[in-house]
Amino acid sequence: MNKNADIELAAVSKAYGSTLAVHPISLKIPATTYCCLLGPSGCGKTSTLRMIAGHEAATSGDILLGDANVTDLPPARRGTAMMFQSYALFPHLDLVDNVAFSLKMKGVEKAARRHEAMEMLRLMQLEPYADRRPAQLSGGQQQRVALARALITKPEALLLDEPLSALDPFLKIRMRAELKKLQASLGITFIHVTHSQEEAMALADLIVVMNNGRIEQAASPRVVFERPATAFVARFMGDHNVISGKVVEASGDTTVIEVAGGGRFKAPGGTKSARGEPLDLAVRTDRVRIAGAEDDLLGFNGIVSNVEYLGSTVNLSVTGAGIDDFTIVVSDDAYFAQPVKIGDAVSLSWAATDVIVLGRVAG
Ligand SMILES: Nc1ncnc2c1ncn2[C@@H]1O[C@H](COP(=O)(O)OP(=O)(O)OP(=O)(O)O)[C@@H](O)[C@H]1O
Repeated sequence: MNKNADIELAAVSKAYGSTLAVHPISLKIPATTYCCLLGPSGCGKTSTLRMIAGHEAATSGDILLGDANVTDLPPARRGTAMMFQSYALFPHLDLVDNVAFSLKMKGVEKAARRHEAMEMLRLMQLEPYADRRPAQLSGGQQQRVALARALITKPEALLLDEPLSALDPFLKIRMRAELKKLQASLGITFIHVTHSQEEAMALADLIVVMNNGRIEQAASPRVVFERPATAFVARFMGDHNVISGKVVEASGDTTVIEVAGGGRFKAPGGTKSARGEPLDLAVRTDRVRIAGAEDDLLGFNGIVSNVEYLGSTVNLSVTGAGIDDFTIVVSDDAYFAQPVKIGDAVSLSWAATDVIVLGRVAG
């Protein structure tokens, strides 16, 4: 594989019997990117990762690493290495032999492979434990052994399947920072499967949000959060209210949708949606204010259905015409300056520029 090669999926799909786990997806991951494949259980992210690794054959499409078409190459000849969720360490081998294992398979002689394994253990700050077995290590240390074992082949891309899921919450955050540092210092592509939006936001240069075997959006964390492409992305990333309705007015500069309960919501014009078509809008929970109806603001009137005090912020749930559970996050200062309680009538408003018009994924 070429040094610092881009990875490209061209209409890659995966079927298990009659189940289409991954619809034809196309994606370009530029060299040296930290990419997170993000989505709920069963959305096809592990299948996608395993196809890139070569542990699963693609049903159709091509996988390119740089100029090379690797679709039919075995895992060891792709220039990628995979770190498994369970770490898959050999319990009866010490750390040096665990890390040196792939070099042994390649026929590298013992002294040379042990030397390289020690180098990798040093990189992972595991040198003092070199003659221990995996069971004599903490979860975080086992993970670093698994990383060392994957990196000893000097891959151009490291593929990680839920690498942090076995760790407790505190260690998860520490190892997350270590992964990011490691990727930056190695200067290679990482593709990391996770179902945690927080993990993806913290780590990724490129987040690929998957749902039902399709890519809903592939963009930087900031774009995915600030401009979610679809209702699924807005809901999955959290901190957004999604309002679904039918277009009742579609003039040049304004679009109005009506939700099932009769409430009407305004969106900027130019949405390309015609009257009668379904349309989803999103508004961030922290962009909504409790206010009187000001002219340039949009919003609705509702009843407070829940108040959650969370310390620095307060979450309010509001129910309105056809809107069951609209969430507002206000700072504690703002809340206590103008407190509300369950059952109060409130008028909610937000700026027109804070309305995000959501698209739909074909299929
Ligand atoms: N070997 C298999 N045989 C049959 N179906 C499979 C197989 N592996 C995965 N699937 C199905 O393909 C779909 C996608 O699975 P995949 O493991 O890629 O999803 P995922 O997003 O990684 O989920 P998770 O987070 O639970 O691991 C699921 O519906 C799953 O049941």
